[in-house]
Amino acid sequence: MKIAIASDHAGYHYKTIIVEHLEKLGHEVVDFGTDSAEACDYPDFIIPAAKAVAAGQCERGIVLGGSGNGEAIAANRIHGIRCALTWNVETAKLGRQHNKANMISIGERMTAEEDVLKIVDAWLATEFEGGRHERRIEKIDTLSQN
Ligand SMILES: O=C[C@H](O)[C@H](O)[C@H](O)COP(=O)(O)O
Repeated sequence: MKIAIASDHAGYHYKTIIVEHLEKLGHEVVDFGTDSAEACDYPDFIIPAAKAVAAGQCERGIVLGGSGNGEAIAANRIHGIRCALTWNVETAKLGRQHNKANMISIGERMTAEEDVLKIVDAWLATEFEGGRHERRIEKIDTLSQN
């Protein structure tokens, strides 16, 4: 799978761990930065990654920051993105089962290092359930028109 990834300085360490893991699994990772732990502004990296997913250049995307909140907010501004804020395996699975999340956001300051790859793996392995959730996904797009 072709996967976009991006973080700010606060998510940089977990980004390196996830990139190594995904590449070992055979995924193609497109890294939108940041490239160091030097302080930066998360929209500069998260928005291009979300645009790549929305445009179909990448199938899925992962964004990281301190809390993951700003990164999820930024990604979800891009039409077609459903970015779930995930902090454990259950929220990662539900993000796929109920929300068809094509991106996840992880807060490095909120998530134990031993959990981060479990979250990513659970999200990648879980399918959308469809059914009643399909209607709700469609309403997100139709009802959110300004
Ligand atoms: O929601 C935003 C993210 O959590 C950022 O990673 C966080 O705000 C960065 O904070 P600071 O500039 O204090 O490291």
